[in-house]
Amino acid sequence: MKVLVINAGSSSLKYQLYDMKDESVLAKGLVERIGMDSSIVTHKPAGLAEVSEVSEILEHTTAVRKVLSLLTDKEHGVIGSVDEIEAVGHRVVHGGEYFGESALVDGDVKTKIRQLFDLAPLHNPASMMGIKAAESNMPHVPQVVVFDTAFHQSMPENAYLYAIPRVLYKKHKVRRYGAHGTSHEFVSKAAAEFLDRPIEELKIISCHIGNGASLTAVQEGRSIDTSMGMTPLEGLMMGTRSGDLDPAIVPYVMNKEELTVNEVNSMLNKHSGLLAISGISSDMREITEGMQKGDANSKLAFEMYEYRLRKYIGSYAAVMNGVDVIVFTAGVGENSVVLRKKVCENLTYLGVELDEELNEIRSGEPRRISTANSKVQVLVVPTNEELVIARDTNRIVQGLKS
Ligand SMILES: Nc1ncnc2c1ncn2[C@@H]1O[C@H](COP(=O)(O)OP(=O)(O)O)[C@@H](O)[C@H]1O
Ligand SMILES: CC(=O)OP(=O)(O)O
Ligand SMILES: [Mg+2]
Repeated sequence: MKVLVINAGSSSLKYQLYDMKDESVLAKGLVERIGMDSSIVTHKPAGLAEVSEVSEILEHTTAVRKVLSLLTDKEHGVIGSVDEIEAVGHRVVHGGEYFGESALVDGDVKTKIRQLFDLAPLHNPASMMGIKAAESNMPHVPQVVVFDTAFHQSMPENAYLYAIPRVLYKKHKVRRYGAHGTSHEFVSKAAAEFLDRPIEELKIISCHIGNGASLTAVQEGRSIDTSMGMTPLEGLMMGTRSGDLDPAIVPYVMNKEELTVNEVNSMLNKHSGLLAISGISSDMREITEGMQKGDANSKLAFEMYEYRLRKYIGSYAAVMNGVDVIVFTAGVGENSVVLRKKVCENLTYLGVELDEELNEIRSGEPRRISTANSKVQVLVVPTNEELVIARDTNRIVQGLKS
């Protein structure tokens, strides 16, 4: 079965076409700057050269149409016709308490995803655009949604409740949901496999550090706490998100600066984090470069980012009464040698011993970066959220046939 995986952002759409016979990726790509003057489409068919073009793509339906035309293109295509795509899988960040697992898309599922727009304002509306775009271009193809929050539904009440009036949970479902669960689950399983240990015996701290960033304490293979909260704003300092702050700052700043709810939300989600502190960029590559060139603001941004990450690692070691494995994943976690080094240098009290040479090796495979004597195994495990989405989609759609 061929499965198209779509990860839609507000102005971008990432895609991968899988052949589930052997889980190979036939093609993958990205449509960026949807709705802006000139959109950029990048398409990489397996075994062929990448193609990139600038075109006018005003909304997600057109983006999906463009993807389908590239997938079936005479020169750059990998399938003869769109009919070969038997299912579409979508990443959806917020499933609230509705979804503890992936689901086949129907009217009810769409209504629930819409109800959760407020809880993931940067992500859920974009996913819905992706779903609608796929539906209008492939009306007879079954669609599956895979939720970032699903893996975290195992958290106990003492971890997911906030210490505020209980009525807010009862009336409005105010609680911790977390995110990046697909990734945390994938890398923690891969870590156990790499170590050849049953996951049930391991205490794992999974660090997904990309554009958005979150940590999860994984015990006996289940998420027992995670740093993102009701929305993906809580927890670590991120590219453009503040992460944790004193909640009293919000009304205080709103009052002093005469900001509306939308404005303060936008400030904390889009204009904070690395970007706000460095004044340069939300991208860790540019921050590291700035720091190495002696830019004081980039240095401070890096230090705050690392410091907060380390505080969370310490707190999750406390939550599990120990830690056997620390896993780094996603854009920053997989690539930033210097961030991993700084974090590990300050975790010697836990028994972490970094092997600096192993830390410098670049590879797309799971690997150990701690020494053979390190009490805690530190691993880099490339995440693959798309593969998990393709597997779930395949399983659910195959189930429809039987
Ligand atoms: N070599 C690198 N060194 C440091 N950071 C990197 C490197 N490569 C990528 N990144 C970071 O990874 C981030 C993107 O991570 P990714 O997991 O792809 O995010 P998302 O899926 O949220 O778009 C970028 O913002 C960039 O800061
Ligand atoms: C939930 C979240 O932060 O996702 P991303 O890292 O893709 O922005
Ligand atoms: Mg991501």
